[in-house]
Amino acid sequence: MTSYLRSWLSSALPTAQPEVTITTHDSSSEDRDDSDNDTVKGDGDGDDDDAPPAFPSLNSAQRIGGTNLTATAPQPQKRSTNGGETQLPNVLRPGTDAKLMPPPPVPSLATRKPGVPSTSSLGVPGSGSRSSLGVPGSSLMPPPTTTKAPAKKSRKVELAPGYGPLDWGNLKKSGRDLRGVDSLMRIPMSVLKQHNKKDDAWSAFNGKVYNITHYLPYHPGGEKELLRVAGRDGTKLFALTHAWVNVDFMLDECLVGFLVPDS
Ligand code: HEM
Repeated sequence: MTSYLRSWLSSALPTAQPEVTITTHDSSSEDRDDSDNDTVKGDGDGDDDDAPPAFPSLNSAQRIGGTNLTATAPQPQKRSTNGGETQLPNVLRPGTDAKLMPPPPVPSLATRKPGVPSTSSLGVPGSGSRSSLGVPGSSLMPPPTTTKAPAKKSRKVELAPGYGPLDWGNLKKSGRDLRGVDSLMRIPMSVLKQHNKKDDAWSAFNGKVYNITHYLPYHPGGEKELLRVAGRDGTKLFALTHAWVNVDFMLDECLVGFLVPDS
């Protein structure tokens, strides 16, 4: 056997490889020394040929952290000499890790109801008290505002292609004359009333008079709604529908003057 392996190895390794040492064993010796890791085994009938590399590696931080370097090295093939007890890393040995945190208790999922947390197993503050936040059910439930349908249906209209909010912004920036007047004017109500047509619509909001003609097809509420205030003071109607809309910003390029009392 030994001579066969020696001839096989010498043919498999044609060039001289001085670092490889071929060791031979006395076939009668049952006492094999497996700790000789620095040489390639030549006896072929050993079990260590397929042994995995040491993990964690010998000089790694994991091993250095352990108390006994040799004891924590996993050597799965090696039998222990102390009474046949398998040598385990410290963390796996029973009784040695009293300082480790015990595993968390398994919550009894069977008794859980959807949306109702089990007392405090989730660690959510206030989850044990159902009315702690004044929300019926629990603090984990979505607020009722998101579970109910909106009270009012949107009255927004579908705008024609090319008439979206960005298009209006682009038109304002284009430099095109959207006012139709040369300079800002003092406008009495009698004058405002004359601009009440679709192709010539003025409207007053908070004392400022705007030419809304060009904005009509861009209005998300529709042309018809906006035309209701043509030739009128639209302040009240505007506030009733969408007080959050910034009319001064939206129509800044359409300002024609300021509403003044009739003389
Ligand atoms: C010229 C001034 C006005 C501007 C700049 C303007 C602008 C807007 C904007 C930006 C929206 C969309 C609001 C949103 O997305 O939340 C909107 C919606 C709407 N506007 Fe106006 N608006 C004006 C005047 C008016 C007036 C005077 C009326 C009523 C007569 C009106 C009726 C509506 C309606 C009904 C909607 C749909 C609201 C909804 O249900 O979502 N708007 N408007």
